[in-house]
Amino acid sequence: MALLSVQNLEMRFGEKLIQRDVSFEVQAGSIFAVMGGSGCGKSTLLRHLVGLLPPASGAVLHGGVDYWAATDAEREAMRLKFGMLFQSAALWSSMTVLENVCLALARQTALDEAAQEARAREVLEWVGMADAADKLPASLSGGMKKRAGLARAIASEPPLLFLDEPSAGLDPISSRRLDDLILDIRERTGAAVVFVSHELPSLFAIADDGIFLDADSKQPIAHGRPSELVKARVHPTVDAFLRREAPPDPPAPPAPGDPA
Ligand SMILES: Nc1ncnc2c1ncn2[C@@H]1O[C@H](COP(=O)(O)OP(=O)(O)OP(=O)(O)O)[C@@H](O)[C@H]1O
Repeated sequence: MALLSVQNLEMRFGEKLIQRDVSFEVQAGSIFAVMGGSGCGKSTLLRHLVGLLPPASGAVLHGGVDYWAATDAEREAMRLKFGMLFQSAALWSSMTVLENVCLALARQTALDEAAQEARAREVLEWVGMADAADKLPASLSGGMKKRAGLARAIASEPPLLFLDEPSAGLDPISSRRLDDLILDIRERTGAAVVFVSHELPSLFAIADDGIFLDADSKQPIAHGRPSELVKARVHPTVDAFLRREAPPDPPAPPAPGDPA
């Protein structure tokens, strides 16, 4: 059974349709990319998947259980099985990096305080943030914030991680380090990862599978591994995105006097 199954999701804000017919599955241990141009609905899709916003229709199944049809107790149990890194890292600003990770562990595990701290230090070491454990988020660089957010998301070793633009705003070397870290997390914990990204090097380096949401037709127009999609030239918009080419021109309007 798929770890995550998304079935015929329709996403809208009021009357405004964002995407329809969104369906895909994520298997244990795979790295799945959510791609598409700005404003096509990638972050909104993640919010539907992690329980922050109900979709207009369709189903989101975590381990075979429909999240939006589940009881509060079932949802709580499902939430313990995934971690999330938000675009802004969303660290608690008045707490140190270590306290941020410990608080997540207090919420998600039955570890006592000493064990939480030991585990938090271990995870911070793993993401290269051991020296920043006692710092407040405001004093961290963008890349360090992302790594601290990642440490918080993976501390309880959830089988599924959602990462919203993990490498956005990072320089190419920090971005590459973060990609390596994501691969390392998958290797060590076997976690599946669903990530939103505009970064071509990341998409090609780490994604095994993915979906491309089209802002114009408001539906997915490609599904597969980014490196295969770019070879297969599946759709001009996907090609433009993955090759960083100018998007295709819209069809020219008929010139006055042209036959209809
Ligand atoms: N709370 C909201 N109310 C109304 N419209 C919204 C809301 N949040 C997002 N939108 C709209 O929904 C669409 C999708 O937004 P979303 O942030 O999911 O796109 P995205 O693909 O993640 O964009 P980007 O790549 O720029 O981050 C946009 O047109 C956005 O303006």
